[in-house]
Amino acid sequence: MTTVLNVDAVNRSFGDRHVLKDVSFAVDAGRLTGFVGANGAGKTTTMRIILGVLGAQSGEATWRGAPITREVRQRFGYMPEERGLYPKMSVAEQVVYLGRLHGMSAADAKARTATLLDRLDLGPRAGDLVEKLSLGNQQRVQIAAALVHEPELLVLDEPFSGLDPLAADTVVAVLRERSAAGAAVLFSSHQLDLVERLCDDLVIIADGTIRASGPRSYLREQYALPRYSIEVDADAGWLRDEPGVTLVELDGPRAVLDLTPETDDQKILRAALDRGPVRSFGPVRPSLAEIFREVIQ
Ligand SMILES: Nc1ncnc2c1ncn2[C@@H]1O[C@H](COP(=O)(O)OP(=O)(O)OP(=O)(O)O)[C@@H](O)[C@H]1O
Repeated sequence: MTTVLNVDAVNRSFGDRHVLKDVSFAVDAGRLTGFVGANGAGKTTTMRIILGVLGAQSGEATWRGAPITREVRQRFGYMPEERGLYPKMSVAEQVVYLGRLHGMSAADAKARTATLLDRLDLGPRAGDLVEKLSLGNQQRVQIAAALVHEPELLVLDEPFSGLDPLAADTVVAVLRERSAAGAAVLFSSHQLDLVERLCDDLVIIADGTIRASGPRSYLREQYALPRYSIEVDADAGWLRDEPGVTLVELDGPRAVLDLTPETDDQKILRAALDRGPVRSFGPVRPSLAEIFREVIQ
């Protein structure tokens, strides 16, 4: 894994509100990084600092170990929280124009715009004025605008808000293609189920402080509860009396249980088998929503 973007001990205040407190995390090339946190946690402020729209009071964001200059930023794609399209331009003109602003030739910008609009199911709307589009379609145009110049870093502020599930799936596929091509993708989202499905890495922020970051699989292991689910044929109520077991849920033959660290899961499985067939037994992997609740406490 190659880290390309580093956010390093960034602090930012607005008046006497200290909204980013020593924020540090890394974003790797070829991976999708989900940036999650409650409203007002500091996601947009962090993204603005990465893009140079806002300054940090101390600390900095760096790209491949060097300061982020205007030239470097030309190779970034940004979808800001406040969507900024020109309502009186056609969809294709708008995307081509933004490609040109990022230094593309007219021919390249046109070709890439046509491909992207098709990919985002906007091909038939290419000639329509942006203002005539539904909000969901405008959102897709905004995503095309951030992607047109094939950026090395994509920073997307809530790219899925306002998209229906099918449109969200299309955008997910497009982002995966970009990351498979080697781009680093950082996106914020409130939709934890979507982040869970999509991202390789996670950064969790609360009250301006990074609470956890790293590969999703690593965080899952780190925050894994000693929790198991079991399904047997008869009533599983006997588990209540097993030493080292706390029953979390019991529904006839199905149960969810926590084990103390010293309790051997295989001992519980054997005890169950002594009583009859066991249909399933295994650890319960925490969902992102559960990890999120645990780390922001
Ligand atoms: N220009 C500003 N002036 C004053 N306060 C600001 C400014 N920009 C952001 N803030 C404050 O900084 C804090 C962090 O805001 P930010 O928009 O970064 O959070 P966020 O995690 O993106 O939230 P959301 O999910 O609601 O978009 C909030 O308390 C916000 O009110």
